[in-house]
Amino acid sequence: MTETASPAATLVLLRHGESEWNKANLFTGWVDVPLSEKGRAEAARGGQLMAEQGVLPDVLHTSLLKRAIATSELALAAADRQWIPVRRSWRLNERHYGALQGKDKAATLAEYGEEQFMTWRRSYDTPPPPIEPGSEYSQDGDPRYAMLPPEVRPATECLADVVVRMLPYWYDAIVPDLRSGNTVLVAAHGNSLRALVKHLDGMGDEEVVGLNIPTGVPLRYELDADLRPLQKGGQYLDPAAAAAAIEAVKNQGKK
Ligand SMILES: O=C(O)[C@@H](CO)OP(=O)(O)O
Repeated sequence: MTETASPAATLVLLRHGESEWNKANLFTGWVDVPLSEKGRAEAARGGQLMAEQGVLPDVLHTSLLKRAIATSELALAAADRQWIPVRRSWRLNERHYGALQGKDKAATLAEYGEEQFMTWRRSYDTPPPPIEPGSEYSQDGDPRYAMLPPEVRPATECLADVVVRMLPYWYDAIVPDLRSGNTVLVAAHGNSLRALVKHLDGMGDEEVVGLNIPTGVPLRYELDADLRPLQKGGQYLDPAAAAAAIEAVKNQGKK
């Protein structure tokens, strides 16, 4: 397929802007932390980019976490698209970071060393240790997950687990919107979007280890009739900002 083929659908992926815990360099996962001031500005800038480049979403899908929800609201406000329909799902949540949730990334790197630290952060199939039920940063009793049977409620996840729990939502909720010819905005998280990009781009388990998604820069995928990307990797609406933010994500922990 060449770049000149005409797209059948447009998908826009948006990782939330910087959160308070991104700023503080803490592992976050399912902990529901707000955006930082910088993150709010990134989200609005993302919406401006969409408006300037005529990438106007018809429908929105978000996770259940307020950093993604607030990002989508700020971006859509900047693009004057607050009125579009929205659906939310836990299946778009960030990867559950298990016992690392709430821990300082630099301190974790210093305590466990680079290899273990990067295995927990980026290996495809090694999850961090599970979170202790009832511990400070577990989501026990959180009403937004009350409908989930215990066997699907994660206590930790590796990226392979995220692919498995994210894909049913892709096929059942997002694909029908794309098939209807909509421009679809997905506002989610670093690792849930890594799972989606892996699927879209047909990346191998090794290849995805090196993939990092920047905060707040919309990533547009033009898809063909089979919902395959016309261009592998899609196109960031601000490539220079994306490149700088990707470096920042890569180097987290190494102060
Ligand atoms: O802490 C997290 O939940 C994620 C995203 O911020 O971090 P990482 O990039 O280390 O997987």
